[in-house]
Amino acid sequence: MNVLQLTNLTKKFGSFIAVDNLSLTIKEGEIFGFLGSNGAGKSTTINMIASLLKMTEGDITVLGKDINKDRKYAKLNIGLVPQDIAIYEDLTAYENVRFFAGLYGLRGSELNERVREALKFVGLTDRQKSYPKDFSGGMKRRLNIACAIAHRPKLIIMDEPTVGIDPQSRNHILESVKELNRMGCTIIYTSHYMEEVEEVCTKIAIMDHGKIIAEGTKEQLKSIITDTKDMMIELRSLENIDLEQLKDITGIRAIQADEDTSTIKINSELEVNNFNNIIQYFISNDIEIRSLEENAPSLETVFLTLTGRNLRD
Ligand SMILES: Nc1ncnc2c1ncn2[C@@H]1O[C@H](COP(=O)(O)OP(=O)(O)OP(=O)(O)O)[C@@H](O)[C@H]1O
Repeated sequence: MNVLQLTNLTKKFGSFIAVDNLSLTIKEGEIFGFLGSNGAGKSTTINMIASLLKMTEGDITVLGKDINKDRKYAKLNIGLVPQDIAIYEDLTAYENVRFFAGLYGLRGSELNERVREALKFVGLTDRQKSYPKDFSGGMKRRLNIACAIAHRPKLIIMDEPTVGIDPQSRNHILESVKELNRMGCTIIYTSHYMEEVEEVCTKIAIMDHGKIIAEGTKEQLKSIITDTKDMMIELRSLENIDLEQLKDITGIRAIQADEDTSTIKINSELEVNNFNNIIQYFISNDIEIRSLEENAPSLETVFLTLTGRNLRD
């Protein structure tokens, strides 16, 4: 069954096209990742799906129903975890979840039960009487998730839920995504953290300039890149390296140098000569190589090859 269908969806802000004629189908049981750099149009798309933003053109159907014809049905079946945390500081954790779940028509003992269930799910049962002002960023995020899932929506949309939080909460959230999926929810997950998308998503759409430029499982996306390899080169020091000069070597598509360590990642076309030239550059510039490793292409490489840019420039 199709949980979500976008057909020729477009959003214009004045003359600027933020979402450009986008079509997409999300099937029941998928964890669907939207991957794109800042400004790609992810949040705009999500906000239209959640009826927070009016579309300029196109159609959106949720579980087979056009959202413009039955907005209430779509709302009941969607749980949105927005990018900016939306909780009330002067309500306790319990009261926050109760408030949001109440907006979906839940009442009485059923409401209280769902609130307890949602708080337990995000690991905040012990803190249900506390106010969010005493919470860490990660705990606020988890509370935000509880507010979005208490009405048991079939489609849960999480917009960059791990930005700016501690690693423990991040792991908790990633595990929650998988658990919600096991419980039967379909999930849309947006991020510009490649590793997260690789870890949790069963299908991925790469967005750029309001369009989907590639879509598939991570294996399918990686198979797009058949003529490129990633090389990790560890050097004794990065001091003498002129990155601009290095970039000019034939076959090099991109170089990422990490300031803290002496490792550089080179994305190069798959030709023996290219490798030889890169090594030759280091030897002739008296730069000592500590180790050299060839990696299978990552989603980062896929993104770079398709867009010409790093995901997090
Ligand atoms: N209300 C608005 N008015 C004008 N332009 C907007 C508005 N909202 C978004 N945009 C523009 O639309 C584009 C897409 O923004 P959007 O927030 O959807 O991107 P995103 O992929 O979610 O990026 P981010 O990761 O930064 O949230 C951006 O260029 C943004 O500046």
